[in-house]
Amino acid sequence: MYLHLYRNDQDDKEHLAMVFGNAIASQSLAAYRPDDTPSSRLLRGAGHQQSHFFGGTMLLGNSNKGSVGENSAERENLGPGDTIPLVRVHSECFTGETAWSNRCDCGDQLTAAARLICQSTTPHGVIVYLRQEGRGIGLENKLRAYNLQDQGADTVEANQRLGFGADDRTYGVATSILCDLGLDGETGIRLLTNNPDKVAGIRGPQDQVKVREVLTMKPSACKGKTEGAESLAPVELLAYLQTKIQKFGHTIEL
Ligand SMILES: Nc1nc2c(ncn2[C@@H]2O[C@H](COP(=O)(O)OP(=O)(O)OP(=O)(O)O)[C@@H](O)[C@H]2O)c(=O)[nH]1
Repeated sequence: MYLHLYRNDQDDKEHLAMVFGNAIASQSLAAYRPDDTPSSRLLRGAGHQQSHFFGGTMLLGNSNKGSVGENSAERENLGPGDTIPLVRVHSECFTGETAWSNRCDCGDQLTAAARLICQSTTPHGVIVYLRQEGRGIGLENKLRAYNLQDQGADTVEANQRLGFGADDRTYGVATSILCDLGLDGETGIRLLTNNPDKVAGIRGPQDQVKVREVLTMKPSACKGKTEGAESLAPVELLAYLQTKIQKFGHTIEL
């Protein structure tokens, strides 16, 4: 895996691209510069052996062909013929990824994305990790929002009570990173997400990034529920997902 660090002129954050496989490379960061030293190159990225622990159990849900609107059957594995790069654009979530919170599926999604990309015989994909903690409101405000959720607000109402939008994220930086990684060609990408706003945002205003297929992700906690039976998923997680379905139009069936 190669890890690229992107600085940008739109926010003061350092966003990351975790590149799997040798076929994808940053055009700007990997390019030779006459004044390059080993340490200056180091600041622009580094390679490492990826962990063998990709034990996430996220399922792929419905597969919606982005450009033609078809649905295909649910499937757990991507076939060997899937040569279009698999992409996850993921927003930072300290609580879900590092502190194992039950209130969201972010940690599960991050691990599952890596596992899914590595499932192919030749891994070919990227996780763009955007520093957009709390849907853009930052960790401190997200913790305030948690406390409002404990008083009965859903995740959208909590943001709004704090004076923020329901979702303050934009995806221009992600689009630029994908273009820099050479993923703006006709081949396009397959995007792992349940979020229709994210799909539209990543395509960009001129449809720079061609999203050929949208693969939804179902949390492992929601796996194996039989029709009519109660879900075994934590109540907080179900409430979080239901709010995303109802208020953001997320395309996931619980
Ligand atoms: N404000 C707020 N943000 C949250 C809460 N729970 C998780 N988040 C943030 O929500 C964002 C989730 O990001 P993603 O998983 O990339 O995206 P998504 O919009 O859920 O869409 P998917 O691609 O389907 O996962 C992260 O920035 C989390 O930090 C919450 O209770 N309140």
